[in-house]
Amino acid sequence: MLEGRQVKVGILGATGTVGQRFISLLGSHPFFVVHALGASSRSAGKPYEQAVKWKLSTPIPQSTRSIIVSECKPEFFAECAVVFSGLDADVAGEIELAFRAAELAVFSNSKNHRRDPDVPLIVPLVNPPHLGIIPQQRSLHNPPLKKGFIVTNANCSTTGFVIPLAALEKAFGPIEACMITTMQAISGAGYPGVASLDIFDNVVPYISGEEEKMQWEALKILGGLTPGTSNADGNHPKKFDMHAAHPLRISASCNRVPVIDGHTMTVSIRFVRRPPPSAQQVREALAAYSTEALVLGCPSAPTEAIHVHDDSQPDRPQPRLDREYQAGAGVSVGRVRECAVLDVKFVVLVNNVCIGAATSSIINAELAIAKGVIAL
Ligand SMILES: NC(=O)C1=CN([C@@H]2O[C@H](COP(=O)(O)OP(=O)(O)OC[C@H]3O[C@@H](n4cnc5c(N)ncnc54)[C@H](OP(=O)(O)O)[C@@H]3O)[C@@H](O)[C@H]2O)C=CC1
Ligand SMILES: N[C@@H](CC(=O)OP(=O)(O)O)C(=O)O
Repeated sequence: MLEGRQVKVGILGATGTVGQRFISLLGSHPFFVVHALGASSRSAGKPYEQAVKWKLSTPIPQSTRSIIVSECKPEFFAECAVVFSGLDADVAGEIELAFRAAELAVFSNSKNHRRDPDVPLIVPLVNPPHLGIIPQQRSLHNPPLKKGFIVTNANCSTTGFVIPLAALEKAFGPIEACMITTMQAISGAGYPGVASLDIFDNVVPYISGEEEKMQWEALKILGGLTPGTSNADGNHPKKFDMHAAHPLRISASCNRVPVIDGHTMTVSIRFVRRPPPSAQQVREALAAYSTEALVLGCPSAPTEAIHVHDDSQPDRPQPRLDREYQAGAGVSVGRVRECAVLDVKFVVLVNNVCIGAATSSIINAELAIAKGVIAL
């Protein structure tokens, strides 16, 4: 894909937890080249290496160290074909709208625009066809846009469980109920995040807004993008059907645990299909799941979207052992077994800062290029 080409990209929120992952991942990207960095006025005007409190064990890529951080204003990013956003949600909404209005292509990690009716919520290993809403998003903007748009990726915990759910719906048809309990890493709360005295030797059984996000985001991601009812102009604007054909009930319970990176979750599901598939059939379907991102040659897509630990590894996945597999770009599933209440249950591990955040945005941008949504 794009052999020999260089595509200039910008990063908003470049100094944050997600921003640092962008910098690290893009340091070795085959065609994205970091060109502009944005953060708050506290950081603006400083070389990146002075502005950031770098928290990764790998060094800041040489090519990024001396880039001067700017304020998050579109004029500083005008040359960027792609703008990644890891902005604090308190400011992401307005800033991302301003970037879109300035004809920039924004790939956001923040929650602000996920519910917008013309903004796709894309987990790149699940629903790339939802990029099909972009022409409508551009045309409904006032004034209509030629190049600008916003694509969001999902909450990190949502990302973790919708990937196996998508694989199972592909193999066995709709799922009707899903119960999830999460054990979420501290890095999910950004930096400095949860106070050490609150999280050491402890579990905090509440993450504000997280359960609600998991419950509705999954419906937008796993549902279809269909022509809506006719409007006054006789057009049929597309809309996300929120899994309407087969109502999917989801109940999530979210907990913060003393792990640095990697959200672990236990998932139990009930299929519409009776009799349901066996645990062995579920294991095989998860392992066989292939993605459009891989088929289209997206360089950041994992070869194995879902790595399945079999019965010889009954104590996996674990965050410390499994979060860096494939640079955190896939998910790991283990302990697939029958459930005495619903049909099947298993454990999922998602690297919250990689496929749960920065890696998803990067693959989404690769998909947008592969599908011609961004014309270079
Ligand atoms: N951490 C995770 O696992 C995940 C996070 N997300 C989402 O991604 C986004 C970023 O999260 P995270 O990296 O954890 O957050 P951090 O708090 O670590 O970083 C926030 C970033 O936003 C910048 N910022 C803050 N205020 C302003 C402002 N007024 N103007 C411009 N820039 C500003 C900060 O710059 P400065 O350093 O100058 O203050 C920093 O670069 C959030 O919306 C979060 O919900 C999504 C999925 C997973
Ligand atoms: N709330 C998540 C991370 C996050 O920022 O989610 P969102 O992008 O949906 O606000 C966590 O704490 O692990």
